[in-house]
Amino acid sequence: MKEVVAGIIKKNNKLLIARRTFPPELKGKWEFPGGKIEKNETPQEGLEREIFEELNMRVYAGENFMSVRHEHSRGPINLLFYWAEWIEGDPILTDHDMVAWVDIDELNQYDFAPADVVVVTKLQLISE
Ligand SMILES: Nc1nc2c([nH]c(=O)n2[C@H]2C[C@H](O)[C@@H](COP(=O)(O)OP(=O)(O)OP(=O)(O)O)O2)c(=O)[nH]1
Repeated sequence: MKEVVAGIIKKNNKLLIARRTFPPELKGKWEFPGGKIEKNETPQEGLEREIFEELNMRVYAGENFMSVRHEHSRGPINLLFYWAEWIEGDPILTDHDMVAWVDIDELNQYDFAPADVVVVTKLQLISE
């Protein structure tokens, strides 16, 4: 099964979210940035690499927050959400068309990818 790692990236109590431009069914949906884990890399290594490739930003990947199995049109994927700490760099957009640093209680104002809705709900529960 395809394994994808996504980062809940923190900087000064704000979290980074990004808006997708592809595929068509996810265009315009917000997500926690990340990407596919390659062979021979840990989820944390994959996350640090993807964030640098996609956003030109350095992060330190920490603990697992939760995992979500999702049926995509192109087959099942396992999404691994990890906490991460921002280290350096302002995001430079390559794959996304917008990013935002938001408070946890603002997350529900954004239209997230279907697989991420449960993650937003859990984040809001733990922050109460
Ligand atoms: N990164 C990320 N992907 C997500 C999230 N929610 C969600 O359904 N996805 C899906 C969308 C894609 O089908 C898949 C991730 O693929 P991707 O396109 O971001 O990964 P990638 O950069 O490695 O892909 P590629 O184009 O290089 O093959 O996971 C999320 O919060 N973050």
